[in-house]
Amino acid sequence: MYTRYFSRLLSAMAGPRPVVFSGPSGAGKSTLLKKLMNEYDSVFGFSVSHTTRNPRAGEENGKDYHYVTREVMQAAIENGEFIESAEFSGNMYGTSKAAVQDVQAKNLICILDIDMQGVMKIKTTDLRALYVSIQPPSMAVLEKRLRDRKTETEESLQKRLKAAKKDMELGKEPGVFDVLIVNDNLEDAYGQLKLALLEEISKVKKVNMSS
Ligand SMILES: Nc1nc2c(ncn2[C@@H]2O[C@H](COP(=O)(O)OP(=O)(O)O)[C@@H](O)[C@H]2O)c(=O)[nH]1
Ligand SMILES: Nc1ncnc2c1ncn2[C@@H]1O[C@H](COP(=O)(O)OP(=O)(O)O)[C@@H](O)[C@H]1O
Repeated sequence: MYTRYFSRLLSAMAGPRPVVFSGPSGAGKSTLLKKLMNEYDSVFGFSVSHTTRNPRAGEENGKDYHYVTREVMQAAIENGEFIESAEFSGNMYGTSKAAVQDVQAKNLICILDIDMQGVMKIKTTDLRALYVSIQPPSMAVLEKRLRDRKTETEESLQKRLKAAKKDMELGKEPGVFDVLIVNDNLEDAYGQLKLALLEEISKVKKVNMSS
């Protein structure tokens, strides 16, 4: 009984578990995350990554990403400011320590949207994250969604599709992800996502209401 009490106490003290989202580019991670953050804005906080890619129409510096040059990012990594960083489709991406700390300081569930290299790195840290894989119904659907999104050149589209094939295989390996969601119908996928996070959401709501 005491063991259970102390383990609960310890986990409450450590704050809510971060949630790591991964899956092929175009699977619908941003779409699902935006829905989640809109509905539960006092529960979740987004870990704003750094990237060297150019902002897309509608993206905001400091909200979607911190847009930086390769030189600036490299220097910050060498200075020990990042938890993880990776090269994806010709650009650098990375999670700074500050990005996660900013969210955790507000006692919110920290959401990370990162590629498979990032997932493997975060698994070696003490972040105790919950890992959610968002997958498309098929490669054909993924390609259509990426083309319809109209954000990529033919070259970056091909790079994303190549990475997606690898991602989809790795994502299916047992033990990597706690939750796997196939984003076919958006509302169904969102329902599954909320169900998977229900316990963590209610924990945060309870703690934040009593403080
Ligand atoms: N390792 C790592 N991957 C990231 C990070 N931020 C974003 N990514 C991943 O980089 C990939 C490309 O992201 P982005 O350029 O926004 O394109 P999109 O996924 O097609 O919308 C996605 O798989 C993201 O999950 C990060 O901080 N670290
Ligand atoms: N369930 C869905 N059905 C149809 N289109 C979708 C669905 N989910 C996302 N999309 C669309 O597919 C494209 C890729 O989604 P996005 O959220 O940008 O993916 P990711 O963040 O994983 O790269 C977007 O244009 C988005 O509006």
